Amino acid sequence: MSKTMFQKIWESHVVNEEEGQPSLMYIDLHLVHEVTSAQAFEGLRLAGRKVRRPERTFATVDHIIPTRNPHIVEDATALAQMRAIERNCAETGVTLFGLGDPDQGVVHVTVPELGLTKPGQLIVCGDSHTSTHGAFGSIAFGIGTSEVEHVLATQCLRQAKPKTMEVAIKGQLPIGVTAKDLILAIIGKYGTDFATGHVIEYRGEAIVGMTMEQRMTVCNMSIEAGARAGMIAPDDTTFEYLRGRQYVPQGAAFDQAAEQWRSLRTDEGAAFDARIEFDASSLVPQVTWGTSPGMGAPITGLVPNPESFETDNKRKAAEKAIEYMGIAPGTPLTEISIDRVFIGSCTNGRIEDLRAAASIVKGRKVSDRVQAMVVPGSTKIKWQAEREGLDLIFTEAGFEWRDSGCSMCLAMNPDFLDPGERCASTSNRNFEGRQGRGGRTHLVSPEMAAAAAIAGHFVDVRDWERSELTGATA
Ligand SMILES: CC(C)[C@H](C(=O)O)[C@@H](O)C(=O)O
Ligand code: SF4
Repeated sequence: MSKTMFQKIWESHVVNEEEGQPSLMYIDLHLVHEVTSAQAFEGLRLAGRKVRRPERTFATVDHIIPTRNPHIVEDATALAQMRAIERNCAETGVTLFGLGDPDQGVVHVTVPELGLTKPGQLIVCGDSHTSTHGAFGSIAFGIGTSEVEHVLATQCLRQAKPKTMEVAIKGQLPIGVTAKDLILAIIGKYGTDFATGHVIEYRGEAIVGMTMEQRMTVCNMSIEAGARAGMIAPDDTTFEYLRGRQYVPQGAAFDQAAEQWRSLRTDEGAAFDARIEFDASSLVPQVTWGTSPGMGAPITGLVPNPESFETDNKRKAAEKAIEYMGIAPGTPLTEISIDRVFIGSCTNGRIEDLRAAASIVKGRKVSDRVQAMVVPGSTKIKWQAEREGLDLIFTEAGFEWRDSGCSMCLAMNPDFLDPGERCASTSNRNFEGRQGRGGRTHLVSPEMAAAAAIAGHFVDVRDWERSELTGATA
């Protein structure tokens, strides 16, 4: 029988199944961060249990840390969370990519870079954007703290089997249009709940043509469509990205693994529970105008009139969002001025994102009205960018160049917006207060954020000239 990639991976991880019950699943890789793990470790300690497979568990600090050097954690709660994860990992033998470690970074950035994320795996983390790892052809989803405790104790998890959905992308992305624009536009068109209860498999030319960084951007935001996870079939692009990384098999063993990974792809004729189609070929760079990732429009468009929505609920939601955002219906998006720019996060804080932003910034200056910062997604990305001279491009233009962390993606650390401040952000959520109480977030691609930093308002980056960056690739 033909099977989807999801089915193949799911079935190979079932430990036990009983009629009408969630399946008991084996977890290959358990990722842990400081915000959602303390109680789980405490639960283990109280029950006198050990971490079942410390060698399959990896921890990071990313959410609460300051991105200015020296990293002085002043907030008492943050400090307690950091000390807790340090102690918990030291006591249980779990590897921690802590502050100052070369492998430190946002969990969904540094872990794939290390080669820990591999095709065919079942990966969990107490974090919703775990869906990012599905870009490698793995099933990867977020879990709650009590589940974190369960996985720590048993390396297994009870899970109801999700449904499958094919998101078929037709055509290629036009020049100047990015993976971020694609996923924002899909969520804009189909809503923030179209994939609820489903695991998405993204397919089609545009997806096959993407780099791993771009695929991770797409899968990262699956959760904003309500999906349990997002996946992309592993192919040569995946294998070339992984080859030689620290935690993958080396030499001939890698080629053998790659052959096996290749067989994970969805078989011809396999059935999905649901399917949507999206045409990428006429896509335009996107900007969100509201307080959900689905409230977006092409940069050539206007802030919508709430009256234009079909249902009462949508009209009310748009009204409320527009009021919070402090913008008037009918305003061209290019006339919205900004105060802050944040380039970073597990959506768009990777080396290619920084290169893309730098190609817009090079030789230009950040607008006087804007405070802009670049926060690499991992320490290694920071170093790589510095080897390529990207840091100088940014700092000469007036950007701040920070250390890696979640930073202004969410206001859990010293980087946040003041009330009323408006930010062009490359992150994934624009909820009320997400970047600080009263802060206003517009989600965009790294290129669009960079151009907005220079102009002081949103602009259509397709009109801008890019410089050729000739960074080393080592
Ligand atoms: C803090 C954490 C639990 C949260 C998540 O689950 O996604 C955060 O990473 C986020 O992006 O909102
Ligand atoms: S960068 Fe943002 S979305 Fe990603 S894990 Fe951190 S807080 Fe969550």
